[in-house]
Parts: sequence; C-alpha cells; structure tokens
Amino acid sequence: MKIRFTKMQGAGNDFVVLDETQGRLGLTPAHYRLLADRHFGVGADQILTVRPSPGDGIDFEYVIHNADGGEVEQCGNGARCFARYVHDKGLSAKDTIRVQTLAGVIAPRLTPDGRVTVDMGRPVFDAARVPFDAAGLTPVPQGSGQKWPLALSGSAQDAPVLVAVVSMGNPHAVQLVEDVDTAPVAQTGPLIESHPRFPRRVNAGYLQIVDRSHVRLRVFERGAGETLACGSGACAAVAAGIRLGLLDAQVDVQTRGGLLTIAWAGADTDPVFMTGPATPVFEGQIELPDTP
Ligand SMILES: N[C@H](CCC[C@H](N)C(=O)O)C(=O)O
Repeated sequence: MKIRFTKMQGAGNDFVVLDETQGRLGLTPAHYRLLADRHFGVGADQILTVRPSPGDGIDFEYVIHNADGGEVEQCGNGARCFARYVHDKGLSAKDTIRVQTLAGVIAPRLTPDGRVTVDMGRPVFDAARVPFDAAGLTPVPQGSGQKWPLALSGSAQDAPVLVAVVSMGNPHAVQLVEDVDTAPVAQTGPLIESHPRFPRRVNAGYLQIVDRSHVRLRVFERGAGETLACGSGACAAVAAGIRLGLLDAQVDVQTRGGLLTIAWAGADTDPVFMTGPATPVFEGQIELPDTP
C-alpha cells in the first residue's frame, strides 16, 4: 500500500506523521517499525497518527507508536508537531487544540513566535517503594520512610544513584548526574528501560543541574533508544527537580537537539507546561508491503 506522510522534528526528536482523519490505514506494529527504520523505511523516533475527534469537545485523537512498534501513552515533542501539522494542513483553525491520548487530554497551543506550548497535564510521583532486583542495578538500603525517590547503585563500590520515578502519562525514571556528556546513558539506559521494576518498561532520564533555572538532559527512551530530545522526559525531569527543591518554577532544558522550556507551579494538581519548536522537514510517500 502506498501511504503519504509528513516528516517533522521537535528539538531533534523526529517523527513520521500520518493522517487518518479520512479513514484508518490499517497499519500493524510491523508497519510502524518499518516506517521508523532509518535504513529500510523513512526513519523516526516515533510515528504520530492524527485521528478524528472522539467527541466531548476534543478536537483530535493523537496516537503514538515508538520506533519498536509499541503504542504508548504520551509524546511531548510529538504533541507540538501534531499541533503544527493540523494547523498547516488546514485540519483546524484553532491556535489551541485539545487532543486525546492514551494518557488523557493535553492542550497544545501555537504561539506567535512559532513555538508551541503544551499543557502536558499533572506529573504523578511514584511513591510506591518497589525494590530493584539485580538487573545490573541493585537497591541501596534506605532510611525508613523514604519512599521517593528510589535509590539504587550499579555495584557495591559505586555511589548510590537516586532515581525519581515520575509519570507524565508515560513512565520516567530520572537520575541526577554531574555531567550529561559523561553519563553512562548507553550502558545503564537499556538496563533501566527494561528493568523488572517497570513492567511497562520506562524512559531513563539523566539530568544535570546547571543552576536553579537551567539544566541539561539526556534520555534513553523506552522503545526508541537515546533520542536528541524527549519532551515528556523534560517535563518529568524538571518536575522531579522542583519537587526535590533543586529547581525554580520555570526551567530551560538544554537537550542535544535543542532547547525546551518547562514550567510547573509545584502542586500535585498543577499541570506542567512545555514550550519548544515544531518543524516540518519534508513530505513524502512510501510503498509499504501488506505484511512487512
Ligand atoms: N519513548 C516514549 C514516547 C515518546 C516520548 C518522547 N519522544 C517525548 O517527546 O515525550 C515512551 O515510550 O513513553
């Protein structure tokens, strides 16, 4: 089957965007994997699909598949590209749209400077204390009562690593590092991603605090590997830093692919706002085999 797509990127996190507002394409996980493949397909971190409104004042359904073909709850950089796409394609004349994801409703807004601000909803801190088993990362005995963040260490002689487990609809395990450039992302990212502590797997964030309003972040993403930027990961990391008393209410997040600005007032009921770029790269069409 021949399908049309739009290639987009937000801070270097790149996407294939598909339009199912006129009907379903009938794609399978194998099709999503092929579209994301950087040698045999188009190449992308995630595949984003635009579907019609499910009703209830919602403008669109926003469907997200990781490069491994799995459908997931949230994608922040993708939400900005989604809003840019529906505007540029004339699918909506609104500056602010409400879109339904598996994680709930989020509200991207096109801003006059060309960036997009997204109400990403509330962060949820995982207070459950579930011991890590020995999958390369083992728990460090903690003081009584400390439920969050979880502590773990790579081995007996390593310094304990504090991991904050935060959901932005999708799961994140964020740790503080001295320098993101030397953080063991390739070594421990896959271990954390597939750690039994996270039955749905998890996105592994590595957060370097520069000062109270500037941080650097790398993320080994669930189902995609390290990406140049992770929007929901930036929201989770900043919310964790604010909750730990280390960051102010608005923070610039420098990722390898660009700058995101995250704001959170700090109460569990407050939404996290993310602002950043959303850039179309090219239009294309691809012939997909019926059974890849
Ligand atoms: N890999 C993520 C989905 C994409 C998140 C990221 N690309 C973003 O911008 O939020 C997950 O499995 O939860």
